[in-house]
Amino acid sequence: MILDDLVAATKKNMARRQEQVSLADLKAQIEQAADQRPALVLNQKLAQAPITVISEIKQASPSKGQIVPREAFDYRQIARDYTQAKVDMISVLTEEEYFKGSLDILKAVVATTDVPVLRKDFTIDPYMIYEAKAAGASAILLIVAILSDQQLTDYLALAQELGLSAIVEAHDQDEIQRAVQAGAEIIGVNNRNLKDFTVDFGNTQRLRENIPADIAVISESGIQSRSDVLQLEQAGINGILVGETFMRAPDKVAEINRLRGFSHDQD
Ligand SMILES: O=C(O)c1ccccc1NCC(=O)[C@H](O)[C@H](O)COP(=O)(O)O
Repeated sequence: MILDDLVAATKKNMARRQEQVSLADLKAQIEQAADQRPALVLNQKLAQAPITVISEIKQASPSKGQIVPREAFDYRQIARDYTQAKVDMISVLTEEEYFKGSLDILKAVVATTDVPVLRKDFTIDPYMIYEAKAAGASAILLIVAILSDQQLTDYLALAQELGLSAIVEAHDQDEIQRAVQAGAEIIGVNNRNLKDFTVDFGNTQRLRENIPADIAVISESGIQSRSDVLQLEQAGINGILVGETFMRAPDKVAEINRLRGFSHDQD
């Protein structure tokens, strides 16, 4: 299964980074950081209407292969476009092998924009949460399917301590229950089945009904049209995370506005 491969690749690459930068070094970087961004910023944005938009920067994925040619993957320009479109958060894939991301890309995006940044990765160790904070991220992803209950609880506590919002990603009812029990305040429901890559767009809608109303829900993957967004809004979704649709759009600002239902670019 792809998640097993992703976790194995993540372990290997994290071990390499740990040899280069110790946990003590990361903690020192966090203490000395001049650019302190607001804490738990995604929690605050999700509490406000209208729907929160998280725009993703990724050049490749396991399901789609190379989405943008390497030479055309200008992540700084994409960050500027997303900033111009006034998105609420920018998601940066940092997984190295399958998504061809990196922490350096995330750091460059943080340096390019004031928009808060989500480190999108397969978090398997507290080290990666400290790395995210040291790199200037404002949020992290915790995937229920690859973590034990104890890890979920501990990593949520660490994220909170560091002022990082945490999106806890679940795909079915059992994983939703585990996320709720661990104390998740934001649940990301992935419409993409990570076993066979099929996208069932109704997944978030069905699962939303069983998630307590005070927990914000973000619908992830496969969102392409204004009517998709309207359907999700009607189902009580608080946010959307969109990657491929924006990455493939020649005019990203117009595409984001189209999904939001704005007929013209907003100033
Ligand atoms: O996208 C994949 O192929 C994938 C495979 C295995 C694990 C995660 C995967 N995607 C990560 C994501 O969650 C998406 O990048 C994100 O939800 C945006 O999806 P999309 O709008 O469909 O690009």
